Amino acid sequence: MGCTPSMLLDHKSRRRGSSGSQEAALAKVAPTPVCNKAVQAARAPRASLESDGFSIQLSSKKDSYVSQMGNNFATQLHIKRISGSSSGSPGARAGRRSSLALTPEDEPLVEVANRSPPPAYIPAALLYAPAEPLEVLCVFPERASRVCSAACAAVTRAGGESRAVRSAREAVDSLRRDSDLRPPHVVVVDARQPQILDAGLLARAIRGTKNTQHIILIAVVKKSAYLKDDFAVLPYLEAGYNRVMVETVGATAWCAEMLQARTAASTARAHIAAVAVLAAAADRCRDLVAVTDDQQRVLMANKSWYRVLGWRVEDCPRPLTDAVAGEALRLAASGARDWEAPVTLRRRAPPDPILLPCRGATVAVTRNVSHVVLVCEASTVPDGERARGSLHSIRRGSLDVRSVASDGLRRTSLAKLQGLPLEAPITKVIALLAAAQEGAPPNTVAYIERAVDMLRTSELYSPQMRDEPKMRVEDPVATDLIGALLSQGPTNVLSSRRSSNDSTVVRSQTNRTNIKNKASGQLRELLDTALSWDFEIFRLEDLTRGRPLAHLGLALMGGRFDVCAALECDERTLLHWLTVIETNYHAVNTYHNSTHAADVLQAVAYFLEKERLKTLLEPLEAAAALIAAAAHDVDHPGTSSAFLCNSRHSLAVLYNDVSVLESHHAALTFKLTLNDDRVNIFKNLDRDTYKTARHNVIDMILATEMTKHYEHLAKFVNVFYAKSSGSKEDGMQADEPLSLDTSALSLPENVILVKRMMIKCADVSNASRPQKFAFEWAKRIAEEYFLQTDEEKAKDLPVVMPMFDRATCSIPRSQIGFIDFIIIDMMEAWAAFIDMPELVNHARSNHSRWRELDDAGVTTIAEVMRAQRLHAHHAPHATE
Ligand SMILES: Nc1ncnc2c1ncn2[C@@H]1O[C@@H]2COP(=O)(O)O[C@H]2[C@H]1O
Repeated sequence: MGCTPSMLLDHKSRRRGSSGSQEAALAKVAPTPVCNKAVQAARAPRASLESDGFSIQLSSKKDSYVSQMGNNFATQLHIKRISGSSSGSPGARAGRRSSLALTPEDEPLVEVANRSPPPAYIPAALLYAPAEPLEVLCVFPERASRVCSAACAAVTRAGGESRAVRSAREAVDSLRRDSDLRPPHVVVVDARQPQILDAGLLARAIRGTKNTQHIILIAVVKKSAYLKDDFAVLPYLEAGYNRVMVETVGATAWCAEMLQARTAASTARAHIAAVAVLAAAADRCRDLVAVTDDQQRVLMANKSWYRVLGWRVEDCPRPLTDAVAGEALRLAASGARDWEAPVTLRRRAPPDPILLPCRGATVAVTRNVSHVVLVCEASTVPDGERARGSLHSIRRGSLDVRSVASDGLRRTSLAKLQGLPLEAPITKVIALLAAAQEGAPPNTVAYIERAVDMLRTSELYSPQMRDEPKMRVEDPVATDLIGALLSQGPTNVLSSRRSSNDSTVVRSQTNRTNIKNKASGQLRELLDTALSWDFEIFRLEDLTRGRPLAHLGLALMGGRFDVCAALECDERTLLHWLTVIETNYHAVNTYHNSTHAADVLQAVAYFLEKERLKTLLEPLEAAAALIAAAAHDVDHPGTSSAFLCNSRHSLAVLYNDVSVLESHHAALTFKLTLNDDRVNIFKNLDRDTYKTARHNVIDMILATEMTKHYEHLAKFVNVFYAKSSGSKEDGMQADEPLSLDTSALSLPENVILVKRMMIKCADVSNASRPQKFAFEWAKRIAEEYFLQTDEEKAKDLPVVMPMFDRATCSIPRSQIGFIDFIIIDMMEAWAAFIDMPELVNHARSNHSRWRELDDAGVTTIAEVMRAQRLHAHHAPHATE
């Protein structure tokens, strides 16, 4: 957003510096009428502009000026004065001569007319702040501070709530955490012991934190320090405190202080909200709007301003006297209240300026002018400039240089980047959209603008709840589950159940037996059905005594898919590899064990048999997919990434809380493989082939990360599906039928999307399996979630999914949510792609059964199992 109201609020106190006294600090929360003026000025009667590129005529009700410009712009300029001057402003006397007059004949044209000046206040109706109970944060290093207790007691008496923290860090953390949800109205800081708590530093940190402008900061100081020095309060005010209070435990004093603070905070909040609203209005205005201070430094400019001039908010030089020049500024400086005059605006690049008619107004809340509003009508910007302006700003906008801290540095790196022959696809997309805007009808322009705004964010694939009621996750169990699956962040510990270090290659070697030869008749019979969708995975688990992966892996990878040929390795190495990988799955996990790995392997193998994939993927790619499936959860601790982060597990530390588990699964897969030649299935591959195989395996394992679920799904759907009907009026609906379009498969980068989608669907295919399998998996994952919750409670860690408490959780509801929000869309897209309708059919039929159970009041695992047994008894085929 172009407007930043904080610039307006902070500017004065910054400018006044250390001599600003209490006024300086209070200016931060003082009402600011500037944006009000911006909106007013934007609404002023329209001036007309006729331009042939060299001449501009602007007329208002009674007066007009004509500007004749050569290539160096102003060769001749006629200006008629049209506005009154501020009586209090010494430089704004009527009849003042314009310094822009270029010929003697021009001079008399500058005069003052009497137009009612714009109001220098925020309309009272805008000063609205909803009533809220007082929230106070106390920062007192001493645990049993009596002053702190007195302050907290006063808050309670005033009907509010208080929290106490003991350090500056805790205070800032708490404000950052709560800044959007429950920012306090008042923060009381113990400033009596500077050696323990630097109150000045804390105030600056608080003021630098988002959404804290309205907070009333109170410093509690020692009486002795206060009495010694008449100006003792100044450093506190300059640091950002609003009030300084002498230490007291008196209930009356604190009560009075809290009531005053509450009033001040809600007034400040109302003013800030009003300013923000007006800034938002200016920002959405098509005309170019800028606000300067009385020194002509631009404090704020709206999006249109930046778009035409090519400056982005963060690149825009402040002060901007460089980018703005002309009579308009001189009139502004003179203190004229309301005027029209040309302004020269310098674009960022190319640096040639454009001259536009400008309406201006000054705001003087007290005697002195504090702000100047400049408005140039969008319609007066020549077409070419508008197009150029928008393209420039957009191009620049797509460069990711925001992280560079200093202005100078940022500009240097921008210049460097612009010199490089680089352009991201998103830059091209945004440029194309900008071009499409030109001459488009207004509502199309508005849609494109919305789309471009969305494209500019770096969170393109972060899911956001749609507004439609059907998309709202209203069930708390489903909310818990989906929230935990999709959000990355502090999580998961390698529980005491097992650590990643106790599973080693050595164990796998001691277990080296020729499984193939040992396979019983039953097992062989079962493995013969390994390529059917109702493969009896749990029977395999039983028959192999918890070693399904090695058996199934050998049957599928060694048999049907001949991975050994693709990797040029022998079957023995493959068996060793499968054994080592399987050993490194935790048998104690109820869900994330080697049976899950075998199940995902089986699903991938099943998908690979589909015609579309058979023709699409090379043998090496198929081999990589099977390897990734077998190893994708290796050494899974049975707890989520969030749990590892929350418990500060070494893996979370190693991977910086980002994709912790998936990074570990991928890294460990290669570590185990490369550690031992007898296990190394890649050992005979040449460097490039190994690189390709490794890249494929890693990419597919990382794709199983659920926080990226919507990203992978959206990319797949965007590439392989086209909207088959015209889009709805607002172009934002998602319910139009999609038709498969596989022409994009010719591009290798799109084949990657297919492979990711394949392993993702396999990973959660349990919900699309026949009912008896789906229900067993649901039971297992729920049990694992419950164990995590138990452990979190036992270790006093944040509970990632509080609804997954074995005493209260509804299994049917969790499954309904999982199918609704994760499974159905994905399986529909994948099922159509590989022509496998049963994926969707099973998911839907499982959904109906879960719904029946929910309707019947079934919640716990035991109840589900009981109900299913009865169901199977009465309708033996229904559960298959
Ligand atoms: N039937 C299910 N019900 C709820 N969550 C599931 C189900 N199947 C898979 N999941 C979750 O989806 C996640 C996919 O990635 P993971 O295997 O790491 O962990 C899996 C579980 O957390």
